[in-house]
Amino acid sequence: MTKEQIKSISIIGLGLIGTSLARAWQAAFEAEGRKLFISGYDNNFANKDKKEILNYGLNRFESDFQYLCAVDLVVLAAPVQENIKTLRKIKRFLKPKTLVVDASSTKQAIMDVAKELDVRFVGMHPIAGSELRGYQNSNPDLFRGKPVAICADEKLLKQAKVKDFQALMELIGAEPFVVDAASHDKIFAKISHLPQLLSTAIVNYCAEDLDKAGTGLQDMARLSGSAWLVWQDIFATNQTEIADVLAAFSQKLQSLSNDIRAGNYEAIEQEFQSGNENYQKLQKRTQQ
Ligand SMILES: O=C(O)C(=O)C[C@]1(C(=O)O)C=C[C@@H](O)C=C1
Repeated sequence: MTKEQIKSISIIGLGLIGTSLARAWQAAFEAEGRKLFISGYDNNFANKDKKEILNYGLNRFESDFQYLCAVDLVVLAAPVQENIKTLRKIKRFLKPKTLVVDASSTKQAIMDVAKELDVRFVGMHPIAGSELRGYQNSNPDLFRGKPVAICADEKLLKQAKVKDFQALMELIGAEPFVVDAASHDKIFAKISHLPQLLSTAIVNYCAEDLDKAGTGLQDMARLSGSAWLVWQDIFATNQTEIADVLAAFSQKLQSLSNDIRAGNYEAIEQEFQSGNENYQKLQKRTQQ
């Protein structure tokens, strides 16, 4: 294990994800009696937030990027297009040995920019979140038992510092898996971006009768509380994959509609049986 490679971290974007990472790492290091220095930056912070954030795992709030030359790891934890802009801005402050990672939900667009800028970069996507936002809702256990996608070429994955970063994610209970950026964006269009859009669409489709709704709709609707600020960037950086998945899914809806209209209950029963089995698998995965 090469844990000593990373002793100072800077997190740019101090919302739910960035702050949850800071709190989780601080708690894990403290439990092991090790020291970790975490600084952070957020261009949306008022003076009161800059003070308050020091109670949320941060050792120091920074007001510019000068300090980045002194840290081992930089984490970009804002919405993806913001992260891309930040990457371009911070490039001149980074030392060649500095490792930069992001925590965005799409990987190809930011990985392309990192390559163009020749930054030592690992794309990360923790499959963890909440419909709630802001550092006030951060949770040091957010990543426990959750998968985390890691995108980097094989050469980089062998480097001690990159291994150390993966160990840092494991330290806070996350379960890293390696995937290439294109496959990542295709898979997550289906298993993350589609559910978000369906949740939003269903709550709007049912808007007139929400006063009569029970927990069934409530369960489907949780993601409709998600922040547009985050999701507009996801849609803008994964347009084709998401549009393709929506088109394929609408065919599935059309076929269900046809089966119901025709009274083709065998087909629907088959769908239910698969649904029951797949739900059990998902439960096992998410309740580990
Ligand atoms: O459960 C939530 O509120 C989420 O944010 C979920 C979810 C997901 O699809 O699993 C959504 C997007 C993020 O990139 C990671 C997690």
